[in-house]
Amino acid sequence: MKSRTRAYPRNRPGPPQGPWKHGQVPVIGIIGEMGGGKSQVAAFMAERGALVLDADAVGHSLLTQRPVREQVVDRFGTSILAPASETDPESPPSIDRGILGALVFAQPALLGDLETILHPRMQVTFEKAIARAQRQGKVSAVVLDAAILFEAGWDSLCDIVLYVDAPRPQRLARLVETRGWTEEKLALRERAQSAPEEKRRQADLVLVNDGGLDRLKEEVNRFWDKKIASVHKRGGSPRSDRPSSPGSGRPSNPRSSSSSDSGPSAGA
Ligand SMILES: CC(C)(COP(=O)(O)OP(=O)(O)OC[C@H]1O[C@@H](n2cnc3c(N)ncnc32)[C@H](O)[C@@H]1O)[C@@H](O)C(=O)NCCC(=O)NCCS
Ligand SMILES: Nc1ncnc2c1ncn2[C@@H]1O[C@H](COP(=O)(O)OP(=O)(O)OP(=O)(O)O)[C@@H](O)[C@H]1O
Repeated sequence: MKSRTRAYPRNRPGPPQGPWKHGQVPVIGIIGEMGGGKSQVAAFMAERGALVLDADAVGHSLLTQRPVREQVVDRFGTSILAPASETDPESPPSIDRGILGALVFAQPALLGDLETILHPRMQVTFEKAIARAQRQGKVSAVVLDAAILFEAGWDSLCDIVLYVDAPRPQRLARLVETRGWTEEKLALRERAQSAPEEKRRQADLVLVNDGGLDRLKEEVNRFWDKKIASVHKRGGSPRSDRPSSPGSGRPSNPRSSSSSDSGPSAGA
């Protein structure tokens, strides 16, 4: 008699084939404080063949797209809209992220409302990009650059999470120089994230970025050779023990954590 059940029906994919959670291509989460160098680390990983998913950019892009833009305007009102475009008066006004940011970072409940609209869609974008990367097999890794990886539960998508660490004065100086930020702007956003020591503790590895770019690149390459390239070469299993359920690594109360740089760090 034929069995009525089959572990994996023909039209559904079977379990991932390969040494990593999703298959042949590892997913590396990058966290750290603002201005710490996450995007720079991701850029060095791109030089090693990684596809970079920039969570900030994915969120920004969604804000320009119709269903999300309308939902956000419905929730926060038309005062978050930029003046209509002079070059194309027909195009609908866009969301002014500066205005929206000032609003939501000053009021945690409002930030929560914005996240409720954006985060599920951001996660779908990440999942699709990861699945495509596994299917096509053209990249050496997928890098998820997301400051709030744990707070949002996206750590469940990752095989390894790397914390990029840099002293606060150095981070502030970089942000002032490259983005024209003020101390106040940084502090306001820091309050919306879990404390540095908590994020450091949750990460698998800490990469210290307190020197120049050459040194940072060396650190990234050392990490890569040891943790990523070696697995590809030997076709082995890194046996990630990172849990798979979304939100599993979520800190107890991310929104109420204080933020100051402290605690020990370990090299990658
Ligand atoms: C509030 C918004 C419109 C402000 O845009 P703006 O261009 O001024 O800032 P930007 O997006 O570049 O963010 C700067 C930094 O703030 C921090 N930050 C952004 N969103 C959040 C958040 N929800 N919680 C805590 N910190 C955040 C990140 O470290 C980020 O790098 C924008 O940040 C946003 O839509 N945030 C919600 C989506 C989200 O959670 N993105 C973060 C992905 S890591
Ligand atoms: N070691 C370094 N030496 C010199 N400049 C650096 C170094 N690390 C990072 N930077 C520069 O500092 C700026 C901030 O770094 P980066 O954008 O990578 O930070 P981030 O952690 O991604 O910040 P955010 O979360 O706010 O996006 C960038 O212009 C980057 O090139």
